[in-house]
Amino acid sequence: MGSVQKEIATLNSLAARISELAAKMTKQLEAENVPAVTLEANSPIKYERLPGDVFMTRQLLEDAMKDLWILSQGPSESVFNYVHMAIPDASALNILNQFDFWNAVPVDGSAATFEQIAKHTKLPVDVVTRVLEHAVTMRFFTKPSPTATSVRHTSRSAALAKDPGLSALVQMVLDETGPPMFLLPEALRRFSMGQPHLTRNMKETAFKLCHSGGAWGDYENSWEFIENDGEGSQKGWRQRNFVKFMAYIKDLFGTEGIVLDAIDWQGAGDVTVVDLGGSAGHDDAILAAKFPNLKIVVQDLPEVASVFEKEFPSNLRSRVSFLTHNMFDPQPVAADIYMLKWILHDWPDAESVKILQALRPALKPGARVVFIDYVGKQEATGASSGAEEEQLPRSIQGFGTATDLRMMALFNAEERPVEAWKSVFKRADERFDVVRVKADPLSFMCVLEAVWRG
Ligand SMILES: C[S@@+](CC[C@H](N)C(=O)[O-])C[C@H]1O[C@@H](n2cnc3c(N)ncnc32)[C@H](O)[C@@H]1O
Repeated sequence: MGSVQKEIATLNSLAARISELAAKMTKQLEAENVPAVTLEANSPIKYERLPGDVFMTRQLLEDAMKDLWILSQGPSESVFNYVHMAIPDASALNILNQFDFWNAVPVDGSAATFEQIAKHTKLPVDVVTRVLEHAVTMRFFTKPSPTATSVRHTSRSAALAKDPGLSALVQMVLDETGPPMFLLPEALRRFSMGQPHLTRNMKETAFKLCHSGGAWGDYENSWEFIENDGEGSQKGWRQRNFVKFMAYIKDLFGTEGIVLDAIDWQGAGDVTVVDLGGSAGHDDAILAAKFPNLKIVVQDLPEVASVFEKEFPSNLRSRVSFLTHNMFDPQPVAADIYMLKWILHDWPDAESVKILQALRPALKPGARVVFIDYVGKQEATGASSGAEEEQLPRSIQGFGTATDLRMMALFNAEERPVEAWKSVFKRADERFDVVRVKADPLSFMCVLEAVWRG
């Protein structure tokens, strides 16, 4: 946990703290044999395995660096510089990513000319030049000299060339959630200003405002958008990208352990599991490989089916199948266990309740719902509350609050504390007995198990 800083921070005190934290992190990485990264193209693309204590040092370092940044510029200019750069930075990255500048440049560290990159990206040379001129200021690519008309990879741009999952994340976060987030102030002005609470109506989301005709199409919610955007064989390209994004997130957040330990899968015996909204089954491949007693049905929207068919490991197909199913429709599979991972946090309470209620036609007494999701700020009582959470580095808190605002823009939903999740189950049906809840304030994840009393 970070120590509460009482003295008034100065340029020098922050620089000293950064120096101290950088030395500590270097030592910790060495002790854990984690290879160092550099800014060069041949650097490892990430720190492999960052143990909890090293992660915490890194986040404290980030907090201190951000404070130093503010003090180095002064309060006013730090604001000006932020707003001046934030959107062009995001836009440049979105262009680099969507037009695949990453693979236009060799990852071996050699250069590609602007002409060559224009050919690869199908963009005019003048556009390529201007985007790259900005990109190099962000350490995406580097120019051999200020007047050069070629670039080489840096470690940052090379990471995107080497890791399609990272590129899928950039696509999702910038291109699918960026435009609605920009319309959040307008949505709040129209639908929530003067009200006691944020509207929970999904027709009044920033997403809906953004997608009510025009360039961004007319869609009810972001799932409908990512399923249907695109013409002909391009239709569903955003959903196929989303599948990659989810698989990447699983690795990034190391959620494999959370799924494997969510319940005693082995002790459950020979059971059928439905993974509701299970994407293309990345969690199920891991579960099925580890637990031969499980038969799993992955359910998701139509555009996910082809990804499952193409990519799901063939050796597990006898026990894992895919069923196209809209989770608002009555559940067709009478399973022993239903897993909902990262599903309900995408919906306001009313829709979350409907999703749980749609399970009822298939539920037999004793059937279990294993719910794995984010938890927002904890209630200010109990062990993992208040004082302890206050001390988390701001950069960790910001991760959660950023997701929360994204949920606001897309769904008029929010990151909810454990108690709110419990009450969603109760509201769905009294016969859901919540028998176990485990929340981890560091990972923002919670596992809740409910048993259907029948
Ligand atoms: C945040 S992802 C979670 C994926 C997976 N459970 C995981 O944890 O990685 C939400 C999933 O819900 C699916 N989804 C959204 N609306 C749905 C609906 N109406 N019916 C079925 N699946 C839906 C999406 O396609 C997406 O795969």
